[in-house]
Amino acid sequence: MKDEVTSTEERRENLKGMGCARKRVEDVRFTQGKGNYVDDIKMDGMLFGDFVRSPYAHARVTSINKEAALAIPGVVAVLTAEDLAPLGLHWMPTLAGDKQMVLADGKVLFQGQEVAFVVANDRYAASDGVEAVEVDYEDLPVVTDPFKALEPDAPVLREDLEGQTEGAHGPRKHHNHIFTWEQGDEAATEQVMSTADVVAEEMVYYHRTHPNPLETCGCVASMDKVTGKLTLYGTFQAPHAIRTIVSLISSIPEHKIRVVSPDIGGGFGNKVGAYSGYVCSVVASIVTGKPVKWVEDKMDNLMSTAFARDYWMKGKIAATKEGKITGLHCHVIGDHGGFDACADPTKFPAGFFNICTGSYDIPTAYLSVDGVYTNKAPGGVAYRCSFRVTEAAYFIERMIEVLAIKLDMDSAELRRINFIKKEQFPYQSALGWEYDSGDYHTAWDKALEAVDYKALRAEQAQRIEDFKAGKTRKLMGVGLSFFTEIVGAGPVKNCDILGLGMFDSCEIRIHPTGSAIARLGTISQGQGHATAFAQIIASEIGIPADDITLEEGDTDTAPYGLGTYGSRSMPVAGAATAMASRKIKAKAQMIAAYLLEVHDDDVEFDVDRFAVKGNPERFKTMKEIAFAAYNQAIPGVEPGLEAVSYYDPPNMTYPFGAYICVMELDVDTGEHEIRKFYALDDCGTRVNPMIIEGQVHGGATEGYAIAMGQEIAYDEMGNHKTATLMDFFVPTAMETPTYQTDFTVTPSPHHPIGAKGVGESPNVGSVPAFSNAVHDAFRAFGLVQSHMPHDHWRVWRIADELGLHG
Ligand code: PCD
Ligand SMILES: [Cu+]
Repeated sequence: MKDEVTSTEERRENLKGMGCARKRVEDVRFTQGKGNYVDDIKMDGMLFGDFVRSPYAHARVTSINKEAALAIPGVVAVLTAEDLAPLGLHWMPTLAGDKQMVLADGKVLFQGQEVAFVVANDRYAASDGVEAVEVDYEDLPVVTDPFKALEPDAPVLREDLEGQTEGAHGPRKHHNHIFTWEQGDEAATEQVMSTADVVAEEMVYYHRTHPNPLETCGCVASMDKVTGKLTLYGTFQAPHAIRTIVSLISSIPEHKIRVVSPDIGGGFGNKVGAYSGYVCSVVASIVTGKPVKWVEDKMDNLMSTAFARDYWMKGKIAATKEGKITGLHCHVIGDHGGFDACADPTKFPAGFFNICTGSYDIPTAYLSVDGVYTNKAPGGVAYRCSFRVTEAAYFIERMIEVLAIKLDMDSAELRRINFIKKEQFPYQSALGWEYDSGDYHTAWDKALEAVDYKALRAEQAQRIEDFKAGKTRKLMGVGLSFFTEIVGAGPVKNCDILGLGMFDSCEIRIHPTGSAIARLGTISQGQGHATAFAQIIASEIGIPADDITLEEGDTDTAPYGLGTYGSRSMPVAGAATAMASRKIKAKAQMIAAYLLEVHDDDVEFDVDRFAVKGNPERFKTMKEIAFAAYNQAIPGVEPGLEAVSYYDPPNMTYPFGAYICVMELDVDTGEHEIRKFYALDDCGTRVNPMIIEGQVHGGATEGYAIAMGQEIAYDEMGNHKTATLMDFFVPTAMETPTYQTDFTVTPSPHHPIGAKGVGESPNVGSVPAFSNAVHDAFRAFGLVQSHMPHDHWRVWRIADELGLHG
């Protein structure tokens, strides 16, 4: 039985397990046009639905006339709130405990709001029908500024809530107020502020933006009248949750609903929530008896689906003269638009914003967040934000810079003296989290060394002199960012969505010939789950990753899980995958021992086999064991080889990283050039380094877009000014910086393989790095704070205001 062919190392390599830069198995299909997206789904007799949308940001809908639309050839039906009301479906619950109009019920609250749903034989007829629906509006005063929305005489936006003083998250202070969320010790923080050597105060605004995935949102609803079964294909980041929600609001029994997320062309949080299009397609399919497809165009997507950010963060940070931070105070006004449809865990109306003490050992802190209604689109948590962590990281990383200015200190040093120390983990933060692990000083030193920080500062000093001497019109900024993320929601004890605990799952079946299929409760939108999760199984049970099929997204087959967002797949489903693998391994051990005629304890695992302890020549490969599981009656062991794990993580994971951006700014044109972008990530155990690198490139490019130009902007009348790709900045290969990636590895102590999430980190970490670079370039000329996005015009204006244009 001696294995002459391969060494242990070769056997290990053959598995393509954890740590292997395995090529993404998905890409064979994607690069050959064989992806299967929602819009690729075609069914017999399928109809197409499209929305009549409001041109007004705030108006009363006085009448809707469908006649002309119904007369258009091909138009089959026109649904309005009146049609949905008898079914109780004209409003739907949001993930934030609010409710939202499915179709305009008497009024509209934002431009682009869904008013009527036209169903036709094809997309073109539907579009003609949309044009022909006559809607009469009576415009109402518009509020797009959340501060004005809170003034006593501000127009009442949500008339449905009038007089309601209790919201989903406690008392409401004003008719446009949604919730107040407080964390930390207010009195102690005030005390620190009033006695501190130094207090820096600043308003930090993280503007409204949008994840703008390549593929827009869409679905195909198909109600089979004979079986009573509803099949719903859609771009869902949480297919199981969608099934439960559909069941609860439609009262179709859950086993009669099958939700399928096929391939998804980027989610970025945009596809977590529930949209009117889903409800209307389901109703239209029930009414017409035919499958109904709804797929947004780009404008629909940019105008009406989950926006991101729009947080006004007022900060106060206190420190000693030497720069030791003693307290942090933060008050946020969160602009939620017309409905609070923020996709946060139920108990966290401001997401995990209370990670805003960042990577620093800040003993005392207080945070309060007020959610506000305005005449803008709902949403609020998408875009690689991991539940408002991006806003939190931006806030603290700006406040550190502001404090450094006040102390006249180098901000790299200010960070270093305030970092939580390695020996302080697990670290209890003042605002409530227990950070699992970290080694910030090591990462910071590595990063500063990699970019030769000292040399950069020397070069910058010279540049400032040259600028003052009239030798150059370009300034140089060094943007520093050190972030701590919180991902992997989350422990069922404090994280749920609409009552559904945020565990996740994996089911593995080993086939008799030793290959396998694994199904997860998560769903890839481009992250490469099929590649990476197979690698975990490969290492855990010794079957080559290439012999493992991975499936997600079909609720008829996949185990229940809460889906993919908030970088939770690796921390939660990844853990479930390891745990299910270990169950299989335990059974395999019993089978091996039986086959080798020794006691269970006398065999040990060796890469891809169980061998007799002290006698490695006597072994059974996993392949042999798999066959035996189906082929022999083994006393005390059930036939078959499969397992399922539902994993409830004991804590979140806390990835971190150090990002540094070196930027050149042209004072006269406002143009920028990214000279260098260095990104060090620590996501614990790295499963697939190539995927991680790709994630960092993607997320940092989004961060670049957000910091340097991308925004969702409205005028005072609530007109959406950036609803096309002509106005909404998306970087191309021309603008995208070149990234230098790096890493350290600090495993998560509570995760079975020590992995933390990474997908969201690069957005969280890069935005402050880009923004700080802009601020840093102007620091010597007196700039303290300026709002993103730092497009050419805004940069030019900073220079102008600082008097740099002569
Ligand atoms: N340590 C580690 C970690 C991780 N990993 C890998 O990496 C990735 C990621 O992961 P994660 O972090 O766990 O995450 P997920 O859960 O999976 O995912 C999610 C994310 O993801 C990101 N990325 C991406 N990519 C792509 N391509 N697409 C997309 O869409 C996207 N999105 C975005 C977002 S936004 Mo939210 O939703 O806002 O909340 S959240 C998010 C995968 O594949 C995994 O496996 C590895 O390897 N290792
Ligand atoms: Cu997020």
